[in-house]
Amino acid sequence: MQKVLTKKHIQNNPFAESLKSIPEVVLCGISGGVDSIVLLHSLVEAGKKPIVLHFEHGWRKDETLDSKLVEELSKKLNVEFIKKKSEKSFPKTEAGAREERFRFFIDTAQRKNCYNLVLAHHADDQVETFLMQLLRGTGTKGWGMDKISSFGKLTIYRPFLDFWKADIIAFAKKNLYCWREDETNDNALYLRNKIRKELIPFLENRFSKSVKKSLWKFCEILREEKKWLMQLTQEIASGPSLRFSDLEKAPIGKQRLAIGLWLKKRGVADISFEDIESIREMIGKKGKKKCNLSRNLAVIFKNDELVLTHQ
Ligand SMILES: Nc1ncnc2c1ncn2[C@@H]1O[C@H](COP(=O)(O)OP(=O)(O)OP(=O)(O)O)[C@@H](O)[C@H]1O
Repeated sequence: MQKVLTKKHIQNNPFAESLKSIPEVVLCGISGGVDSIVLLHSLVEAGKKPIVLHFEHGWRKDETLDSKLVEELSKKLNVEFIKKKSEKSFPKTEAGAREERFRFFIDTAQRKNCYNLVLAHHADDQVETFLMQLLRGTGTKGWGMDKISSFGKLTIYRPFLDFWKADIIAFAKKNLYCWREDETNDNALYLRNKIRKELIPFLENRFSKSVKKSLWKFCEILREEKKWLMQLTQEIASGPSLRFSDLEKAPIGKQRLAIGLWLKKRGVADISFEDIESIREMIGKKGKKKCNLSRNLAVIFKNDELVLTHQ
């Protein structure tokens, strides 16, 4: 039985403070897991008007139970509920699932003309994501999620980033909230689960019980320093074009960041290190005017400017 909320309840909600900067009307991604269920209750308690978005990925048999739970809770809390089922047969990777989910978020944002989205990522997610990116060899992109970030026209809020999952669960239990456990969270085939179930416990047992805290602190420091690095990068990558002569003078790190930023602004996200290096190679070889990238893309240098084109 879901608990009925009272106004005075928010005073005992440890997450209340973190919700203050969130706009009144906001889209929220609610999977039915404990984190997003606590987020939804907390948003309503804080007087916000969340529009609940739930995406059914179609990769678990019991997924309809998740959407039922989220739909019923939305009804009980008197908030709008919007659901979409995946049209693809089986996105088996976490990245594929996220991509589909975000397409739904963006479509709904356009339809509702509401470009604020709140997600329930927490401190454990931050640490796990950081370790995942570290193992994959990503650069600044892996330096931690921001509490507020943009994705196209969307502004994404992550008010739980400073809270540990254990505290979120304790709060949910204390308040008798209902949520769903995602059985794929135990599947050791997924890198994130291996990190959560094997790598982190190993590090805690062999090195220090406070390893998660240290990693969280590391992310906190890095993501602020990244903002400063991106500011420096904007010096050459903020205009409509990226100039060969500016790139030539910049240190290697700034060249890489500027090229990545320039491509991102043109809708090419997650460009590989190898592609960036192919573009950089042209800086050294003055005669080379074109390089082919993955995804059938190409970059040419034309009148001192970088131009993105197709192969
Ligand atoms: N199927 C979904 N529909 C809507 N939003 C989702 C869905 N899955 C995840 N989200 C949102 O994205 C955030 C991060 O996703 P992640 O996969 O880490 O969450 P989860 O562990 O599946 O669920 P939860 O965070 O609710 O326990 C979630 O906290 C939630 O806000």
